[in-house]
Amino acid sequence: MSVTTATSSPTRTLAIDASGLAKSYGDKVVLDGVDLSIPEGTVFSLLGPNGAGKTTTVQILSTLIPADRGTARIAGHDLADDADAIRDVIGVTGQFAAVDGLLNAEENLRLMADLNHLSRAEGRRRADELLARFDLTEAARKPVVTFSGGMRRKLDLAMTLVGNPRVIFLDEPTTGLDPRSRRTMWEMIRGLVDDQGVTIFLTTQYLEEADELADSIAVLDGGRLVAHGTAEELKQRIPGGHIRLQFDSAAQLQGAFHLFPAAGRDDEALTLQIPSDGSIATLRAVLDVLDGNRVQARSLTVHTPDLDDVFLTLTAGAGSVPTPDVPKENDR
Ligand SMILES: Nc1ncnc2c1ncn2[C@@H]1O[C@H](COP(=O)(O)OP(=O)(O)OP(=O)(O)O)[C@@H](O)[C@H]1O
Repeated sequence: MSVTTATSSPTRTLAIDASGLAKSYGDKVVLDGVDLSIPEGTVFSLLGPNGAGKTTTVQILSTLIPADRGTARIAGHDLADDADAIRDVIGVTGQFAAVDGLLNAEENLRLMADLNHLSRAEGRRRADELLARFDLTEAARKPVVTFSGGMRRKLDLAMTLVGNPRVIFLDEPTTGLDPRSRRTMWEMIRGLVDDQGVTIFLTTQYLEEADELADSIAVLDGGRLVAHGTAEELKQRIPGGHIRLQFDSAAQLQGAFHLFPAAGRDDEALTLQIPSDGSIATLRAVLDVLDGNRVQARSLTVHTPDLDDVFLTLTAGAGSVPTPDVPKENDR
C-alpha cells in the first residue's frame, strides 16, 4: 500500500517521498515494501505495534542505516546519493536523548550550535532564543541531571532545532511523560509546523497523540502499511461506529426498533444504537426512515470508533481491513 497523505495536492512539494523500502535482519523481514508521500509542512504519524518496524523506518529515512531495497527523497535529496545533504536538513529526536546530563541546558545548546558550525555570537543568540521558546530560561544554568522528564524532552527537541531542520523525525517523543508535559510537547510540535512550515515524521504508541497532532496517519504491521488516511478516515473504516437515538417513551422506542431490526436497544435508557459508518448518507437514511414512518426521536448522536479501535482492528490479523457495518437499503 502506498501513502499519499490527505493534505497533499499535486502541486505541494513532498518533504518525504519513499518507494518500496525494504529491510531484513537475517531471515527476519522488518520492512517489506513501504511507500510514503508526505507533503511539506504537515505532521505524519506512523503507528504500529511493538516490533512493527517504525524505528527502522525512521533510521533508514534519517540516513542512520541503509535500506536493502527501495528509494527515498528527503527534502528533494536522494537518500542513496546525497545522505550528507539530507543530514543538513533533518533533525532526529526521541527515544534516545542527545542531551548530556552533566552539562547545563545552555551549554548543551551551545555545543549543538558548535556542531552545526554556527559562530559564537550566532550560537549564543540561537541558544537564548530556544531556551525562551521552550520555557527553559530560568533553568538554563542548572545541570540537566536535575531536570524532569518533560524538561529533558523539551531540551532534546530544542537541541534538534538548533540546526533549523526542515524535516524532523520524532521517535516516540512523549513516551513516559505525564499528561500535562505531553500536552506542552504537542503544542510545541504543532507550533513548529504552523509557524515555520516544518515537516514532522512522528512515531508513537499513543494513539491520542496521533489523533491530536497528525494530518495523516499510516499503520505499519508485519513490515507493510495496512492503512492510511486522516484520523477520521481511519475511524470510519472499522466497525463499532453507531448512531444513537434517544426516545421519550417506550412506545416510540418500540416503533423505531421495528424500523431498524439490526439495532441494539436499551429499554431502560430508551435508546437505539444503529450500526453506522458515520457518513452523512447513512445519517440521512436513518432520518428519512424515521420521518417516513412518523417516529419521533428526542435526540441523535453519532459515535465513531476511536483510534484505539482502529489500531486494534487493523493490527490484530494479517493486515486485513474489515468493511464498515452500515445500514443497508433493506434495513429500512
Ligand atoms: N539491528 C538489528 N538486528 C536484528 N534485528 C533488529 C535490529 N533492529 C531491529 N530489529 C528487529 O526489527 C523489528 C522491528 O524493530 P523496530 O525497532 O523498527 O520496531 P518498532 O516498530 O520501532 O518497535 P517499538 O515500538 O517496540 O519501538 C524487531 O523485531 C526488532 O527486533
